[in-house]
This record gives sequence, structure tokens and C-alpha cells, in this order.
Amino acid sequence: MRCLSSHPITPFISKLWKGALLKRSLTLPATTIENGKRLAAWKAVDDMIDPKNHKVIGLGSGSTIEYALHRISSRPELHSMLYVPTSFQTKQLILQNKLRLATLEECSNGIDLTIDGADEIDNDLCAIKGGGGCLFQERLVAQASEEFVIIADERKKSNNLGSKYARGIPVEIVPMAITSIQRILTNRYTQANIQLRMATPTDKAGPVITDNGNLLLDCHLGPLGRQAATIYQDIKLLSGVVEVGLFCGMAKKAYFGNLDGTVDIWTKN
Ligand SMILES: O=C[C@H](O)[C@H](O)[C@H](O)COP(=O)(O)O
Repeated sequence: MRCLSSHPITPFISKLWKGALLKRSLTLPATTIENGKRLAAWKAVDDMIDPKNHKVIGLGSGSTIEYALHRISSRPELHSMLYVPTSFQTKQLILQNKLRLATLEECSNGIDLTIDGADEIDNDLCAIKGGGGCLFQERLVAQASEEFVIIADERKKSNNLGSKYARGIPVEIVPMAITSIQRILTNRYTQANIQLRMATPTDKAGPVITDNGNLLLDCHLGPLGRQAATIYQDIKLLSGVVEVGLFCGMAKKAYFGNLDGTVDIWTKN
């Protein structure tokens, strides 16, 4: 048997390894942020999912929800219930983790609890969502749920919604309406920066297409103050708008994983 250390490829591997180590040390804060996401997700799963009483759980989309799935997967007593996804991504994760998949149509008695990530959350538990383009199905599942809980790392905490998440509020739009709605919103919110979300050119030329075959406008309107619910209604009422990434009056609890290893829980009555 040949010893690996004598293999000509070894110096190359070792270079890569050093490169990986260097990259890791340079991106240490990101790793700590990942830890914050994990802490929030694990605590929410442990606190909120009741294996004795819950039958159907909704699962949001994004990077934080992946940690919730890992936690669910590691607890066999949570494997008997049904899991409803909110995106292609989450459906794949449910299947990969060998959990029981259900569609929203199959859940005639609704959903007991939904856990989801968010891009920014204020003290009223009003959230910007859709950074990953999954807002429509997320909202469908959230509105069918008895309880809706948000999980996030501490960067997402906000005193004034819209002041932190730089990309702005995602709005999902049927393709034929994109030009007219962009014009209407630009005229209505004169200070706003409204952009069609584009795909990464090396992966796909042109715009991002959502799981529902639609397009996204990212609407940076600045801090919203107490106007988030009104802005939601104003944009949602336009024909051609499928969904707006403002979730107000939906969450009763939010779990935030902090950089110091603690978890903050915000609640709303
Ligand atoms: O479209 C994506 C969803 O709304 C996500 O829940 C949100 O963008 C947060 O994602 P992440 O957990 O990756 O920060």
C-alpha cells in the first residue's frame, strides 16, 4: 500500500488545506454567526415542538432553518409528525433527512406550528422575509399555522424595520406585470431604490425566477417606522403582486442566537 504522504498530489492537498485554514481564520465571525443561527434553531425546536400534541409542522426556508432540520432529525421522537415545506430547498431537506413530507393541501386541519427564518425583525416581531426568494409559500404556510416562530442570529434584530437589511423588501410579481409594477412603485415611493433581482451570471443569465415561476423586485424604501403593515397592504393590493416580504402580526415569538453563545427570546402577546 502506498503511503499518502509520498503521493505527488500531497503538496497540492496540503496547500489547499492551509488555504482552507487561512480562509476559516479570516472568516471566524461568520462561523460565530452560524453558531448563533444553530443556537436559535435548536432552542426553538426544543422549546416549541411538542411531540405529544403536535401532528403537523411547517418549515420555512433559508440557511437558519437548515439547523432546525438537523435538530429535528437528531430527535427520533419528532419523526412521527408531518412536515410541510415552504420551498424546493426545504422539501429536499425534509426528504434528505427522511422526515415525513406533507403538502399544504393535505393538511385539512391546518398546521400546529411553523418555524422560519427572517432577514430583519423589529420589537413588534414584524419581519422582512424573502431574502432567499421564498416569501409566497412561506406566507401561505405561516397563515395556515396555529403558531409562527422566527429563528435568526443576532444581526437580524432591529429597532426600525428596514434600517438593517440593505437589499430592501422583496416583492414577488408575475412576469407580465414586472415593468408596470416597477414603474408604479418607483412613482409611489420616490426616494426608493427598486431593483429587479438578478441571478448570479455564472449560474444563470437574467433574473432570479422564484419557485413559483415569478420575478422579484427588491424595494429599498428605507426605515419603515410603524408603517410596515400599511406598506404591505398598499403593495399587495396591486394586481400582479403575488406576495410582499413583510410579515407583520404573524409571529408570536422570535429566537435570536447571540455571538456570546446565549439565546434571546422575544415574545408578543
Ligand atoms: O426567502 C427566504 C426566507 O424568507 C428566509 O427565511 C430568510 O431570507 C432568512 O434566511 P437565512 O436564514 O438564510 O438568513
